[in-house]
Amino acid sequence: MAINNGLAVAIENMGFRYPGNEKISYSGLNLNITKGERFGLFGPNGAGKTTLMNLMTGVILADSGSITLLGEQVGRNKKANSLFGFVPQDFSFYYELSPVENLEFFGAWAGLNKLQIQQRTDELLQILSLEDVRHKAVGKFSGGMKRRVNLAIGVMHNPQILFLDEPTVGVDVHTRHAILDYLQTLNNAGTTLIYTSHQLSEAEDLCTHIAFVDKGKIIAEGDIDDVLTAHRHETLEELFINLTGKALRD
Ligand SMILES: Nc1ncnc2c1ncn2[C@@H]1O[C@H](COP(=O)(O)OP(=O)(O)OP(=O)(O)O)[C@@H](O)[C@H]1O
Repeated sequence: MAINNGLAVAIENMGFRYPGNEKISYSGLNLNITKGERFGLFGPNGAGKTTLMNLMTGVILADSGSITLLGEQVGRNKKANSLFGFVPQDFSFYYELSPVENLEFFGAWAGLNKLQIQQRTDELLQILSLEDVRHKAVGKFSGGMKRRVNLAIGVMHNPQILFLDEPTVGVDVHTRHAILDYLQTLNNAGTTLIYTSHQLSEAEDLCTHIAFVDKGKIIAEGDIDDVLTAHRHETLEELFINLTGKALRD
């Protein structure tokens, strides 16, 4: 039974290691994300952000400890899977299909009926300015249009929690604004956002709460203004350099 403690995500004493890879290992990790937050996860290349997101969404399973979404244990749990949407860094759609066909496929996979799929498709294509290309193969789209299709798939079933792994990478200013405006609208309607990005000035505008990860550890965490004040920095970029140094990581 789900525990209603106001938390969208609760990670308790979590341990994880890729077999044969010593570079990244999480051990005894604790992290709480409260419902309604716009939460940003930051760190250098290879710090373990995508790994942590994959653990939070049950794409990979922790070796020990517990991860719950709105009180539901992640992993092989249909209830937990219905609570969240995931917009991965790598495009998750079928290139040869149109936006309509992709949304039909992923909507059905998420358990929506035909009418719900049709209504939600029309709504999302309009919000994300994809109506004119609704029947064209996605593989021929610009980078910005592909990112918007990727986002539409992640929110098709109106999830309560939305995970986004670098949702604005490689897009122009117009698409960046369209995506961020839509994320803000979703959050205003109650969706908890959990996002990674290397665009720290963008994150300053979007996020209410942040965590920095490095080498499998959370090295700073909390309300964005409180974290900046505590570390005596004005920007996330200054804080990032201060916490993680200047050496290249990859
Ligand atoms: N499936 C896997 N098997 C083994 N090692 C992996 C696997 N996926 C990632 N890693 C390793 O885990 C470490 C963390 O990778 P991860 O992708 O989580 O970092 P990241 O913080 O998201 O990086 P980036 O900012 O570059 O996207 C890296 O050393 C990576 O090579």
